[in-house]
This record gives sequence, C-alpha cells and structure tokens, in this order.
Amino acid sequence: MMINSIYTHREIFLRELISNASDAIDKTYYKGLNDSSVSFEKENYFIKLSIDKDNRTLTLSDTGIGMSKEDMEENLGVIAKSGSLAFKKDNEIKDGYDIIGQFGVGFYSAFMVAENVTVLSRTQESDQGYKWESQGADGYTIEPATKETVGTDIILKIKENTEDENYDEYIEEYRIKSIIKKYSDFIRYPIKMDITQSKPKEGVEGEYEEYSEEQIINSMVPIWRKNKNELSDEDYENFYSEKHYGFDKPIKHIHVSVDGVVSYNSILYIPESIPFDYYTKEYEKGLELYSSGVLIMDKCQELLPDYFSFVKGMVDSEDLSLNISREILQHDRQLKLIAKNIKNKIKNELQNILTNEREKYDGFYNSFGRQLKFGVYSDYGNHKEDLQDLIMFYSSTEKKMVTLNEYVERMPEEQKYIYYASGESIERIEKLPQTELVSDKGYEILYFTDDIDEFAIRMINMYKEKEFRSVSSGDLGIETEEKEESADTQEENKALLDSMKDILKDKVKDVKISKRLKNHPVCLANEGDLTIEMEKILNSMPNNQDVKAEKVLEINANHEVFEKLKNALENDSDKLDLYTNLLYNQALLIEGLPISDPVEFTNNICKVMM
Ligand SMILES: Nc1ncnc2c1ncn2[C@@H]1O[C@H](COP(=O)(O)OP(=O)(O)OP(=O)(O)O)[C@@H](O)[C@H]1O
Repeated sequence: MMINSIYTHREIFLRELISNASDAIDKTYYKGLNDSSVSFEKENYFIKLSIDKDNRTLTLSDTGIGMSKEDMEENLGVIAKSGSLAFKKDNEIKDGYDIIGQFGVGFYSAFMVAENVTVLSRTQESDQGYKWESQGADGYTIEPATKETVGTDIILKIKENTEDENYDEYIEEYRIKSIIKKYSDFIRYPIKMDITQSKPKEGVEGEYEEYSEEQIINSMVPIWRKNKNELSDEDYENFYSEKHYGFDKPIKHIHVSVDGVVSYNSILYIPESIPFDYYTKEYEKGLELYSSGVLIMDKCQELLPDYFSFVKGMVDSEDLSLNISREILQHDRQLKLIAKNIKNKIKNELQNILTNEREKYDGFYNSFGRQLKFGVYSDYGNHKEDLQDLIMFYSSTEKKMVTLNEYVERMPEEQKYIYYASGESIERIEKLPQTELVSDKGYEILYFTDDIDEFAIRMINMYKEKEFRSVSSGDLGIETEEKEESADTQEENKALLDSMKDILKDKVKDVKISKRLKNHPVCLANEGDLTIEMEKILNSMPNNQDVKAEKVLEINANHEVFEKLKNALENDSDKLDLYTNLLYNQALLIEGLPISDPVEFTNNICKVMM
C-alpha cells in the first residue's frame, strides 16, 4: 500500500534497484580505499539484467558489497532504514562517488511489479550466502543459501497481467532497455544485458536466425562531469541528438560547473530552429533534472523562465532535497538558486552571440525573438532589464535588424525620441504616409511587425533615457519651420476642418492640418495611449471588447486635393460630404483597418469618376 501511494510511475522500480546496485559497488570501492585486502579493479564491477520469459522473472545482479543475514534483516526487513545513508555518514564521501540511497524505501518499489521478490546475497567476509524472500505484505523469510560470487541477485517474479495493467512489459527486452536508458544512463558502472539479435542464416539465403549477445546498455560517463577541455563541439552535438533534445544542430552549448552554495553541473543548448509546436500551448518547457546522475524529472519547468523556454538541456546536482519518491523536490530553495544562475548564464551567452556572432544571432532571433519580446511584456515588465538589450527591430535606415542600443548610439543630438512605426510587414510600413516627416528629417524608424512589439515597448517605456514615440502620434517632438505656418493654416481653414469633422461625426476625434505629410493627401494619427495598431490587435482577440483608439484625420494642406475640398466647402456641400468620406476611408485602408461599408466606398469612387 505504501509503495503504491509513493510512486506515480511504476517503471521507476528499475531505477531504484539499479541505484541500489550502483551504491553497493560504490561501497566496495570505498572499502578498498581503507582496506588494502580489498582491491577494486573497475572492470570486475558491473550490473547485469536477465529476463526469463517462461518463468516471468527479471533478475538484477550486481558485484557490489553484498549483504549478510544481519544486513538483510536491518535494511530489507525494516522500511525507511537506509544502510546506504548510514554508510554515507560513516565514510567521508568524495571525488564524485556519491551514494544515491538515503530514504530506505526504494527497494520496496519492486513490489509494484513483482508478486514475489527474492534476494540472494553474499559478502566478502563469508562464504555463506543468504536468501531473503517476500511477497510484500506478509513479512519475509531469510535462510542460508549457496552463492558462488560476492554480490547480490534480486529476482523479481513479475505479476500476471490484470484487466487494467500490463505487466508483461517488464519482461520485454526493449522496454527494460529503454527504462535503463531513460533513468540510469549515467550510472558509473556498466549495466549489461543479453540482447536478442538476428543474423542471416548460414547457407540458407533469405532466412535469418536469432542469437543473443551481451551488450552494455548505459553510456556510463555523464559528459557534464567531464572537463570542458576534453570535449569537442561534436561531443556536445552528439549528446544533444542522443538525448533527443531536437533534430536540429544547436547554435550554442553552455557547459556550467558550479561549486558553491549549491553545486551543480549543467549543459544547456540554444537550438537553431523552432520546434513545430513551440508557439502553442502544447509545448512544454523544462530541463532534465538529475540527482547524482539519476534522472529525477524529464522536464523541470522551474529551471527555466518562460522567455527562455526554447533552451534545452540538463542539470545534475547532488544538493537537491528530494522527496521520498525522488519524483518531486522537497524545498525549492536550491532549485531557485540554480534557476537564477542558469537564467544569467543564458542571458550572458545570448549577449555574447549578439556581440560576436551577429549572423548567428540573427538566425536565432528570427526563431525565438518573439519569445524574448513576450518576456519583456509579461509579468508587468518585470524582466525588461534582462531582456531589453537582446531584442531587435528592423531599421528604416540600416535595412536590417538592430538593437535599441545601436539605435540610440546613432541618434543625432537634437533627436528627442526613439521613433517606431507599426504595421503588418516591412513593405507596408515603408509605404505609410505617417513616416514621411520623420524620414525626411533623416531619423531612423524602427518597424514593429509583431503583435507583441508595441505592448513590449510600452513596458520598457524609456531606453537610455529616451522615450519611444509612434510616427502616428500627435506630437512627434520635431520642430519644423512649417510648424508656425501650419498653425496659421489650421486657423484659416477652421470652417473646412469643422465641417469635415461634423461629416465624420464620432468616427474621428478631430480633423487637422498635417505637419507630417509631404506627398500623401491624408493619414490617420492618434491621440491618447491606445494606438491604432493596438486597437487592431486587441480587437482581433477572441474576447475583444471593441476598443477604439482616438483617431485624428490629418490633411495635407499642400496637396491638390486640399484645394478641391476648399472649393467644395464654398460651392457644394454634397461634394464635401463625398470627398471627406472618401479620404477617411482611404486613410483607413492605408492603416490596414477595415472599411465599414466597402460597397458604399466603391460607389463613391464611381461617383467621382462620372
Ligand atoms: N543490491 C544491494 N546490495 C547491497 N545492499 C543493498 C542492495 N539493495 C539494497 N541494499 C541495502 O538495503 C537498504 C535499503 O534499500 P532501499 O532501496 O530500500 O533504500 P535506500 O537505497 O537506502 O534509500 P532510497 O529509498 O533513497 O533508495 C540500502 O540502504 C542498502 O543498505
């Protein structure tokens, strides 16, 4: 009952038994350090798994320290008694040989899959072996038994299948092999198993025969424990693909070894291409988490902030407070420290790539830039300090992606704001009439083509003491000679502008003479906090609240059309109505906003043509 309530995944019984076997071999190693009569030749130490399908048994043998009758009574007979923990306390454990066991429950997980467990064991000190046997609930028996070699065999009689559970999988070679790979790949000692192979039958063409071959299943040496100097890029790339982190070739790996308040090793990868489900809610972020080389969690989410969710890799630490099932973590203080550290490593590495390998960064940004901008926006802008130097936008003058820092460095002294223009694509923004004045001044404009851009920038608010300003905003902070002039024109044409405003009613907040238009007849500008681009985005969301930006229709007083308007005001009110509506709808179209009545619009064009 206890075991079934501790563990959520049945398959971890194998992880627990293999960890015990590894601990048992480690203990021999330690004994050898203090006792010259014990020699530790590494090649003599291994773990072996054997499957007997006919008898439904799975046997796990190790060449470790073994158990005496008393050991069996104390350690296997008493739940929550850990001989391994006691050993760890008695011996000063060092040089990366860390004993895994600590709670004294792992062994019993065998009863999740076995109806009967037999342990056959012998120590170095005695020729007499002992057999411990139990069906789980009703106690156990211990009796003397013959065992040729020092070490322990654990024989599991696998349960029969039930309606709900398939236990057969635990006597299937491929399944056992894959569980070992998953959890125990980096156990230091070889885990051997007889694997069925097939070869062409001699003398008979087209026929095959099966044979059995002993193989080592685990990779043994965790590459994260190796010295960085010993590892090539290829080694890291191989690890990336072996671990199925992705099918691409990562653009960078980060190998971290920290010895401090918490000690851990980590290998992190920045992938090159976006996983197909990356921008969906199915995508699960997280790093693999190992404790002393044994896999604890596939995807530990706490280790990565959302804005770095594209990072793949693993963390191994001996300092984690695991809970009894090793499935979740008891306190997350250590984990938080590691996560913080990892976040900074990733940030610094990205900054490095940005500075030294720009082309690589461009590629990376193309895939994951949106996520970084989302990070700036999320949590009320809490992470903007970490991210604002990593984001980029397309520049009107450089014709490529640039950082905010690069923009500000290039700003002429008299330029007050960081200008941006929003739109669906670079091509469309290039044609926006609102950009005319700013471009004319020779100022650089950042193009915002992602939905998130303007929202993210709102969170940053100021970069290096410079405010951001949309080219559509009412006040561009640009002093022009025409300014005075346009104020006069505004005054002179008050009657016309008021009439046009009346015609458009609540569609616009105002109609004004434009200070920014050079060649185009009209454009929409906006007043207030909500920009036209934001209106579009918010209204395209599922539960839109039909928000409206405060729009101002701006007219170019130097355009020929303006004369026509003045004329119409004097002589023909129907014409003024027609022209005003046409111009307003044109401004909407330029802005990429929908026209409320397209049929009326086309009819109006025909009226002008006729
Ligand atoms: N293969 C083995 N060889 C020698 N001793 C073993 C072996 N398997 C188990 N033991 C002994 O039995 C004890 C209990 O094992 P169990 O797996 O229940 O707990 P643990 O490994 O100490 O702790 P945890 O629950 O953290 O795994 C171990 O501490 C060890 O002393």
